[in-house]
Amino acid sequence: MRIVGLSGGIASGKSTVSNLFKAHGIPVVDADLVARDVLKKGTGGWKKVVAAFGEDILQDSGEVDRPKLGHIVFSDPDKRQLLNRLLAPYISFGIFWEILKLWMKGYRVIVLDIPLLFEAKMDKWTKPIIVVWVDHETQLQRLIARDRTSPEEAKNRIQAQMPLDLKKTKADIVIDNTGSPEELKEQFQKVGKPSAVMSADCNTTLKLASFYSLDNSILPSNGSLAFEDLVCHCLLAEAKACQWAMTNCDFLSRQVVRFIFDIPAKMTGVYTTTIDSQQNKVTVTGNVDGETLIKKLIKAGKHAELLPENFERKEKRSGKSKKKNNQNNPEPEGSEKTSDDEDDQQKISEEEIEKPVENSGDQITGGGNGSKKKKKKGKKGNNGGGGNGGGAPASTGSLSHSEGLDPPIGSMNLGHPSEQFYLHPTTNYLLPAYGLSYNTVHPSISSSYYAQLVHDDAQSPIDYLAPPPSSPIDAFGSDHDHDYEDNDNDDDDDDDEIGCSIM
Ligand SMILES: CC(C)(COP(=O)(O)OP(=O)(O)OC[C@H]1O[C@@H](n2cnc3c(N)ncnc32)[C@H](O)[C@@H]1O)[C@@H](O)C(=O)NCCC(=O)NCCS
Ligand SMILES: Nc1ncnc2c1ncn2[C@@H]1O[C@H](COP(=O)(O)OP(=O)(O)OP(=O)(O)O)[C@@H](O)[C@H]1O
Repeated sequence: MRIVGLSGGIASGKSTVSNLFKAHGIPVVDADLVARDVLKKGTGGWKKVVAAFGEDILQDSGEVDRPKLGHIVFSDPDKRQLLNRLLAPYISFGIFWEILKLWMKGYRVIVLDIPLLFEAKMDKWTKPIIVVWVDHETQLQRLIARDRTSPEEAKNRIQAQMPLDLKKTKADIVIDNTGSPEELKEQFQKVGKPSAVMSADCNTTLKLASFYSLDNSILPSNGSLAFEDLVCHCLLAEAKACQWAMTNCDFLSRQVVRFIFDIPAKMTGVYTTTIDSQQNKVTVTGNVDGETLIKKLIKAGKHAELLPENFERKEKRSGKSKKKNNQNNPEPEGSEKTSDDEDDQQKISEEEIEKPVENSGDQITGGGNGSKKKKKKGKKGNNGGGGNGGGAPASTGSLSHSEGLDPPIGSMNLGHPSEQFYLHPTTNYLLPAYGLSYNTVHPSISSSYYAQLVHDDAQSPIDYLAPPPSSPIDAFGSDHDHDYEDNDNDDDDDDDEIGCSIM
């Protein structure tokens, strides 16, 4: 996957170039639109901003009076920093979400149109970086004309951004938009066509790509993912991404980990995944067809099996549990695998592979099915409710790396081919607050990452991230605002001048 960065200054012509990309069939994620979404009435971003700026910035309808807020923040750097800080995590989340959606639709080249690409340090995600440049006077005139604003207001807006001349030096491709629209199109023909964009130096192609393409082999080429394909993809990607994140513990890795696992998992019905690095295992609970998923995992070279329905995590972690649970749980955690175990599991795996797949929408939740790996054939529960039963629809399920026993990311070793996946049928639908995810799985993070947005007791980078900003995340049914009751007053972060960054 390639994400092309499209940036420039205010009114330099980014949207105009975006339209040309769209006309060539390349989808565009527009950060300004995302930023608008996250400020819509009732959203988490809206609440934060109203709390910070007061109800004076609202129209009668309750929507933010954008020109009014704009006037405030573009004439006062401190207030702009505050606004940036409040909205940044929501915007970042929204951008990732839009990218993910496009990726899931099968797009492999996406343009990210974002005015604050460099300011927000998002440039490292994108390649090539296209900067739409105009000379200052042209920029000013076009801005005044388009926004019917005063020269002073226009200048304030321009000055709120990194100088366009500096952005130009950071670009891989510069589009000079000082001329006519026709001249712009001519330039676009040279640099903006898919072939040109793709052939640009890709040594530093977005790291995201390496995640998303991790297991493309299991994905159908038409981009439409089967339910279990996606879950399977999540699991496989998770292990690899965690491993990758060990050595590349930066913003992107954590974001990707989150996006790969949280969003698709929510959509697919995986409610929890727990990583046990010592055992080299990933345990999954959720509303998925365990048998089908296991087949896919095995096909992808992973050991996988269903745990019994009376499986107890505590027992599982006890060294004694092996004997105790032996009947029901042929591969208890808490003990080293022997080669016999491996053989046994392999045998089972082969059996699983041979089994016909039925009813991919079945669930293993509710204790109804998938409880005993050798007896479960033909015993799959029928959820009878569109595959969702049990009070938690697949689309509203929540992924949680929830257990406190999970190790820090630095000790993970999940990319090994011998990693195992356990599916654990559960009757407990976990619908944790969004920010609970990865609390203990990925705890290491430097304080430079939006420290002001962290819960006092935060242990995880996820705590730095925004709650879902708007639909479609809202469709998952949670009010996430409380996840981010934050220290917004901690204004001492050094990323203040960043619009979209959570870096
Ligand atoms: C202040 C707001 C309400 C003014 O809204 P308004 O409708 O008048 O402007 P709009 O959102 O269309 O932005 C127009 C242009 O202003 C520039 N701009 C917007 N926000 C910022 C900012 N915080 N810093 C510098 N430039 C900005 C961008 O070039 C953008 O394309 C709005 O810009 C906003 O919410 N800004 C903060 C969110 C943000 O950083 N957006 C940029 C996208 S990452
Ligand atoms: N080559 C051009 N000649 C004349 N006008 C242009 C040209 N390119 C863009 N414009 C006009 O300049 C204005 C700014 O362009 P555009 O909206 O594409 O900028 P932008 O970079 O997307 O702005 P923003 O940062 O505010 O989103 C628009 O009114 C647009 O129609």
